Amino acid sequence: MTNQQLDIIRALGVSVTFDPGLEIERRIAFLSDYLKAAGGRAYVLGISGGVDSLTAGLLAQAAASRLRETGYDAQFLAMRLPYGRQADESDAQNALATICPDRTVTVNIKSAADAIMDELRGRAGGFSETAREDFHHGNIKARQRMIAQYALASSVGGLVVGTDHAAEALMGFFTKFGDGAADVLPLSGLNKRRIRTIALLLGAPQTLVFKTPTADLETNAPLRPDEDAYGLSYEEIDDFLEGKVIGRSAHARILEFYRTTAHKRAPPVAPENFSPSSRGSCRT
Ligand SMILES: Nc1ncnc2c1ncn2[C@@H]1O[C@H](COP(=O)(O)OP(=O)(O)OC[C@H]2O[C@@H]([n+]3cccc(C(=O)O)c3)[C@H](O)[C@@H]2O)[C@@H](O)[C@H]1O
Ligand SMILES: Nc1ncnc2c1ncn2[C@@H]1O[C@H](COP(=O)(O)OP(=O)(O)OP(=O)(O)O)[C@@H](O)[C@H]1O
Ligand SMILES: [Mg+2]
Repeated sequence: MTNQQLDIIRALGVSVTFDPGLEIERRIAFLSDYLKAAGGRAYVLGISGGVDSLTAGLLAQAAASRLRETGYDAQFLAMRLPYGRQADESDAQNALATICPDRTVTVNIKSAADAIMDELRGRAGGFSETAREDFHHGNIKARQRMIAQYALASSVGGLVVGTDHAAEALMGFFTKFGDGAADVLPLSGLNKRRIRTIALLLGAPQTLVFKTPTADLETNAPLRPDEDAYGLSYEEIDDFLEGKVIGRSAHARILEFYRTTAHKRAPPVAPENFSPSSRGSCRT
């Protein structure tokens, strides 16, 4: 393992050892302790049909149920946030059936996401010509989902649960202030492999646990695997995070993603936290 790899593993909070049972207990306790400390009454989380939101949802539902057993009024509110008709809707329904949320709220984000896109096309010169229009639209969808989750959370005295974890944080693979925004992060420090282990232990079905991860943001490439976008496999990313030696080009590629997405893991830059010697990058 290189020194740089070790520094990153530490910065992302990935533990050397992993006991799935203990991790589940620690994360449920974190969610319930924090909700009580904050005086909150609910957890709010979008359920996509992927393993991250399934696992975070199972942890949040367990935390809400446990709090109620102690006499504290808490609920888990799942949100379905499809953009029109979702290609893997049956997986999302299967995830909901696995979690059994206290309540499920469905909001179709298509009209809101398309309305912003249309306004931008009409008013921002050059926006419609860009070859990356579908990509920008994807980030708008992610941010639209977060608008819906925060609106619901504020109406019920709830906290928004995020699904960021070490593998996505490493790659900067989230929309800044979209799915990257949240109040609590119960999957923090886990790689994909460990999330899957936890999900299985919580009783999730194999079909959902081992489903191909997808951001599913681009209209022209539905269910595009994350691994296509990375040019790397989750096996390589997970091995890197567990301190294992991986192929040289995969190692270099991960370091490049980590470097160029540093701004996404940091608070907004201000005069107090900027030094001209620190190398910024406008690439992501
Ligand atoms: N050096 C710098 N210092 C401070 N800020 C900087 C910056 N460089 C760019 N920025 C800002 O950051 C913006 C780019 O970041 P951002 O808006 O996030 O956009 P970006 O990183 O370009 O795109 C998001 C990526 O995350 C993926 N994603 C999104 C959502 C969910 C999932 C998933 O797995 O489910 C994956 C998505 O497929 C895409 O590849 C720039 O437009 C600029 O405003
Ligand atoms: N269609 C959707 N409906 C509700 N929430 C969504 C939807 N798409 C994305 N989200 C939210 O955005 C988060 C980020 O998506 P991401 O793809 O990283 O996670 P996932 O779908 O749960 O798992 P995987 O990465 O394995 O696909 C999800 O965990 C979920 O909370
Ligand atoms: Mg997904």
